[in-house]
Amino acid sequence: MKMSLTDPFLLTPAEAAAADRETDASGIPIFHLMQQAGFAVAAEALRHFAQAERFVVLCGPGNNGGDGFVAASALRRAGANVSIHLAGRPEELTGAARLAWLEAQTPAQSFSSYQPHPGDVIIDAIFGAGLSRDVPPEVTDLITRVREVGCPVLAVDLPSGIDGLTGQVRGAAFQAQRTVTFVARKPGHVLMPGRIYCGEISLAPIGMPTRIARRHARTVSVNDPRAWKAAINVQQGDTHKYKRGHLAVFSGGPSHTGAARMTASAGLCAGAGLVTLASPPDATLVNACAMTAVMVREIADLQDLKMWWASGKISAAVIGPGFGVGEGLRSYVHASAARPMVLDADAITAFAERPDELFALAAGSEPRQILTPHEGEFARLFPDLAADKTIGKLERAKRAAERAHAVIVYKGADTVIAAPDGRLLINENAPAWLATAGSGDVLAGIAGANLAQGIPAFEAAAAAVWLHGEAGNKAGVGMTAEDLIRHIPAALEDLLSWCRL
Ligand SMILES: NC(=O)C1=CN([C@@H]2O[C@H](COP(=O)(O)OP(=O)(O)OC[C@H]3O[C@@H](n4cnc5c(N)ncnc54)[C@H](OP(=O)(O)O)[C@@H]3O)[C@@H](O)[C@H]2O)[C@H](O)CC1
Ligand SMILES: [K+]
Repeated sequence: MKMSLTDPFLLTPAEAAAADRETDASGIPIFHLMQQAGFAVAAEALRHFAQAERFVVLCGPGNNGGDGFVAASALRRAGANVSIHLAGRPEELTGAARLAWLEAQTPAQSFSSYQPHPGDVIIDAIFGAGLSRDVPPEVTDLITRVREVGCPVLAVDLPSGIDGLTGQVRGAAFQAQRTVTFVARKPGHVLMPGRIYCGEISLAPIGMPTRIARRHARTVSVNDPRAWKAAINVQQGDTHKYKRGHLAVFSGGPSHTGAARMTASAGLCAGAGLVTLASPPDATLVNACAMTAVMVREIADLQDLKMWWASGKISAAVIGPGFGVGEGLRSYVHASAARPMVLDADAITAFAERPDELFALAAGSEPRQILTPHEGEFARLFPDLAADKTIGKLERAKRAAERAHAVIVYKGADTVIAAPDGRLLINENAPAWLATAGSGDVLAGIAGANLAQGIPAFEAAAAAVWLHGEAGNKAGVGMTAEDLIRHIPAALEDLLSWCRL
């Protein structure tokens, strides 16, 4: 089991800047933090780039550049061949960066004069958390020249050009082999495509008191069990199956039953006490032949459905996988609106023309619904948010959750889980091979099982996303959705280990 014991909290660039200021005010000067940051970069460079014939330190106009000056001095003292190239003129430097420059006592050359050579290792200290717009043309040129020669890049805090809040490329960005960041990662290290541009990330503490850093980390965390394990009921051996809830999964017609069956099987493996596949009459036989532990029940129409809910025997439902888009689906969602429910796939598309109708159903109560859109489905339900290029995935997910009064699982390699009250998590344990046919159906089933067990919607969704990723890692490359389902119990074992910590 891969268990990261580093803090899961992330600092947005604005939060990091506020934490710096508070640390400075508490008597630990920013220049001191900068020195620690620069030393950490130099150590990383010497450790991982022993082959370097020359370290070329590219320094920007702010504190990221300041870290670069400190690193350059430390590398020189270690006997390395170092050259420094600077954006603008040294006299324009201010604050801690100016002090670092004065201490480096070294000539600096311009960006335009740098010609990359094989054997150079680039230390990218141009822009970090303070990047506020697209990189200027001279930096774009530099990035292109370095890429053409193929010099390895060690990024300071973030690869220049990657937005620390959104993970988006602002015009152009260095593709780093490694990135050293400080105190805590930023969302841009975890969100795509920033995560890819960072390469291998290491974290240097640099002497900021953890209590200060934590106090400022208010926006978002990484999705690991520490964020929600308190809401998970660790199963006791004597738990009766009825106490673990009864999950209903709605099947599509006779030629579209596979997806819902996958969802139902995943729900059972993920810990729902009972799972029933609610089947239209013409698909009942197909479903009954294919299922054993999952029960099958005929639900012919809306009346049947209402009576089933009224019986009080169902704890939660999943609707959408393979159901078929149309009025039938919408009427089932209306009839189930007061219940804990996962709306996946077709259930999202069915409301594409009338999203407000869906959002109104959930208004004014504790969030009970989990919506699981991938990129395309998100754009169908929230076209304005998807089209707004001024905001990133975190902000999109947050606004969508507020609007829908529901928990949003905005899927992707960097799935974001958002609650209407503003809570946000970014998932990072999903392997690339998890993006396979049926994978989303499995996720919906796990989330449904969590809801059926009485876990609140946000925690149910976040735990499902994490378990899904964990099961994918265990199933390994080349897995199918069926393999994924088989590995859910082992993922639950991991979760129990976290809960015992
Ligand atoms: N606690 C910590 O983590 C510490 C981190 N440190 C390092 O400090 C940087 C953040 O420093 P900051 O000065 O806030 O920001 P940057 O150096 O990244 O960049 C700001 C300067 O760059 C200019 N800028 C921004 N975007 C562009 C652009 N697209 N084109 C041109 N110029 C740009 C900006 O100019 P403005 O006009 O916008 O003001 C600034 O001049 C962090 O990443 C760490 O590396 C500290 O060393 C200590 C603690
Ligand atoms: K950088």
